[in-house]
Amino acid sequence: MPAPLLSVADYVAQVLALADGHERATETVTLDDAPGRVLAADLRARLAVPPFDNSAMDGFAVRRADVLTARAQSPVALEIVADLPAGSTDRPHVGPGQAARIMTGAPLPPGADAVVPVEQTVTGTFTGGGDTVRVEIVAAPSEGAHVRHAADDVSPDDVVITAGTRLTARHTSAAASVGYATLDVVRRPRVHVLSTGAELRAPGEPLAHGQIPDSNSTLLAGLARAAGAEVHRVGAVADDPAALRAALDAAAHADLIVTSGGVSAGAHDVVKELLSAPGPDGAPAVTFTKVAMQPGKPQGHGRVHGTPIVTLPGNPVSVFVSFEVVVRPLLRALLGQTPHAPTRRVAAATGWRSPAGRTQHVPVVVTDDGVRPATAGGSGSHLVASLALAEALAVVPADVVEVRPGDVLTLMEIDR
Ligand SMILES: Nc1nc2c(c(=O)[nH]1)N[C@H]1C(S)=C(S)[C@@H](COP(=O)(O)OP(=O)(O)OC[C@H]3O[C@@H](n4cnc5c(N)ncnc54)[C@H](O)[C@@H]3O)O[C@H]1N2
Ligand code: MOO
Repeated sequence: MPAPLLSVADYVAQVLALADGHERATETVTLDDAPGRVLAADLRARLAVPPFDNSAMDGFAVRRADVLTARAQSPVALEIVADLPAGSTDRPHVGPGQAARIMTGAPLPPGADAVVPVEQTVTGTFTGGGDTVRVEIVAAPSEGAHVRHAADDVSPDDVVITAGTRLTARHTSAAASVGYATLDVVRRPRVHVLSTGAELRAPGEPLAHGQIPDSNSTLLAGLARAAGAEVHRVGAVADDPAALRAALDAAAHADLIVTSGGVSAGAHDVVKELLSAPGPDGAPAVTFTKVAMQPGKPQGHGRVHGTPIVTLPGNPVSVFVSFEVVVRPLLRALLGQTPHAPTRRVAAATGWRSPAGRTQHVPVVVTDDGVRPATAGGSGSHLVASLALAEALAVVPADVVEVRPGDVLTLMEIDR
């Protein structure tokens, strides 16, 4: 009897243990360079937002009590004592019977407690004695009308962005608004990506019969880079233990090595052959495991010269699924993020079959009526070109052998 397959959750937990003891270095970057990076520590506001009470409208700052009776038929006239554009540093006092002309974003002057939009006023035709200019208010403002209060949004010392957040332009603008010009982010983990297989040629190279382009190292490098890593794509290494050993030795300073190919039962499965050999302490450097998932059953993980390594199966769709299910959580952990990105639930728009006892991860397209497999041949793990059509991965639990239209599945986002 073959050994039972290890559950996906148990295997991912084993791989995540490779992040234990990882020392996360940080670096400081400008706000312009921060999108895509991961925030190293909770960011606390240095400034309130807004920093001061200010006007939400172009109009007049008034004392509400003065204009409670204001109507179109019975306007209330006020003396204009100041003109406050946005950016004004003046603090004129608005007394009884007075108003200040105010623009959106300008500080509310002391004494005023409401703003009347310019549309509810009449000006320009009422000049009193001397230079005094008056405004007629034709509608009574509600309490605090059009006043944006200091710290409406955040107060100084509030946590604005939590550690582990993958920064976007929304985060960097929030950071700017609370007083920051730079941010401390987690140093990108250095990831070495290599493919194994005698059949592989670099993309674009001419192919003899039996040869194929190395698409996996491009896939893994792109995924790891987009996930926040600094990637060195080694490319394809021949099915030769000495060549593989040399490539692994060169990756000794990396934070993570990811390989594809050579981990199943073949006669030339060089990764498995080289790395199942016991290390100096007698324990195998890398553990090879059959995981209850489809695709991506044969997996390996461990350390080489102390550097974490994850060895993925060679089939391209298996590589993609394995990255999302196994490598992404590890990279997230190395970056100080929660290992698992949020998922959502979605209905299947069509039916398909799933193998008994293996969790299926199906590349899907998302339509208005639910998800359907993206690749024409369903879950075929060699369908690399149509993998480009995928928009998400649908997860079919191990005990389900048939998905029916309308069944609700977990959906893992991709391209994050
Ligand atoms: N007797 C058995 N055979 C296989 C088993 C098994 O359990 N018993 N498992 C199958 C499964 S499932 C998978 S997945 C593959 C994994 O095989 P390997 O990890 O050893 O990968 P390779 O044999 O090197 O390649 C598999 C397949 O993928 C193509 N490939 C490999 N590298 C690349 C690359 N960089 N770019 C594009 N395509 C690549 C390769 O040409 C093969 O077609 O094993 C099954 N067999
Ligand atoms: O497990 Mo393999 O990855 O099904 O194709």
